[in-house]
Amino acid sequence: MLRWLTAGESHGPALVAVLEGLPTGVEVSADDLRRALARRRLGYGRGARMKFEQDEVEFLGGVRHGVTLGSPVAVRIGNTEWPKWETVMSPEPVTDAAYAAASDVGADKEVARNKPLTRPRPGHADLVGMQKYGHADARPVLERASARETAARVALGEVAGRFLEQAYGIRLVSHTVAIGRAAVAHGTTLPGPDDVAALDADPVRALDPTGSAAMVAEVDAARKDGDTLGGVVEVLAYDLPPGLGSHVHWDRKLDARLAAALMSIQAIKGVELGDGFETARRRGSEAHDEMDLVDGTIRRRTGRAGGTEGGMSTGQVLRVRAAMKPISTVPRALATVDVATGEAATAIHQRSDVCAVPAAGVVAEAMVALVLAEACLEKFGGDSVAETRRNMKAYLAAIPEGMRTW
Ligand SMILES: Cc1cc2nc3c(=O)[nH]c(=O)nc-3n(C[C@H](O)[C@H](O)[C@H](O)COP(=O)(O)O)c2cc1C
Ligand SMILES: C=C(O[C@@H]1CC(C(=O)O)=C[C@@H](OP(=O)(O)O)[C@H]1O)C(=O)O
Repeated sequence: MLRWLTAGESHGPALVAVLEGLPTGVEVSADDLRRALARRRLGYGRGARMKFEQDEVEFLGGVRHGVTLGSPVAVRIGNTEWPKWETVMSPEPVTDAAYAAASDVGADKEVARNKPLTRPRPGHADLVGMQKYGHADARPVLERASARETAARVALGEVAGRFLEQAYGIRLVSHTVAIGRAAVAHGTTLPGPDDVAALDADPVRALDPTGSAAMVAEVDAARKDGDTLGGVVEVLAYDLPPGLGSHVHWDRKLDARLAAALMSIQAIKGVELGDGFETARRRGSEAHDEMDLVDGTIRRRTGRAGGTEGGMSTGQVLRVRAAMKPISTVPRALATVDVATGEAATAIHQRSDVCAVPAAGVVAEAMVALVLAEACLEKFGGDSVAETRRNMKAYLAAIPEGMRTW
């Protein structure tokens, strides 16, 4: 069983993450993680913090000389902003005088770090978190709700991705499909795993130059108007074996597990497999992936279902999309209530991203990698990369020839 957990606040000393259940023999280094984390900071529309934040990453356990040991993999990602937050976010008690002195307002801030945040942002976790946990200040809520936490997910997702590739030859890629109303052209060729560098070099992580330029213009227009944007990202996984997940129970279905994992990402409000909602508008004769026997192999004519049938991978390209809502820290501040005074107010606005859709694609890729790694280990087991690979090969070899899709 693969399990994982993250901890840490956005402006705390560090994020930590633990991945347990990974076999021995996965080659992975802190540099691999650094590169993955750098990809998450990319994307046109990100805010000031991404320019100066350095992800200080190190393994604390589970890896020796660049290879996993089979023990829990533990990662620490230091927040380089910590010195500015040492008092306000101190794990140790601080004196009132020290707290009052920590009032430095950075050039990019309109709210002093030590001031209680009492004007909850519509769309963020502020108000409900205060109600639920009994806080008079939104700080303890937003610190953990913040998508800073996704850095920890990306670090673990990179480890999972290395495992998938080395054990089974599975490779992933993610890209941006739309930002606001701008989108890549319908029918644009799907990116493959060899396109990752080209995608990362594009300001919004798209391969279609016209669509990319339109998305950049959309971000510029929103920024000019003091507004924010969401969009749609897509993750593709290549060379999956058939049969990951299961049709037998709701929590074993691969599509359900992917949807939950993607929906758990901050600001993701919709998930679709393959053609998803578009499929609902089609007739059955145009909705499914018809099969032919070609040279002894069953081939599906299309990939409309996105690579799952009955909650199991079909062995085709897995294709899943996630819809991100616009950032809720809107510069043209939204109406709210100051819960300290009971008066009408405008919502907290500190520095913020205008659009984080390209980064969300990298996070979505990490989440898909973690779900697939878990599903592969559930199906094939094994305590080393060599053993689990052997198990997968034996499973594939046992599928009768007339039933093979490869
Ligand atoms: C990569 C990424 C960056 C984000 N950056 C911001 C941001 O700068 N400001 C903000 O208000 N929300 C940002 N969000 C979204 C919030 O974290 C999210 O809306 C909030 O935690 C409430 O959760 P919910 O939208 O899922 O309900 C970001 C989300 C992601 C995935
Ligand atoms: C720090 C990250 O994203 C943050 C996510 C976020 C939010 O509310 O989700 C708010 C912003 O944080 P801050 O208020 O400190 O500028 C983003 O920068 C990150 O992605 O590493």
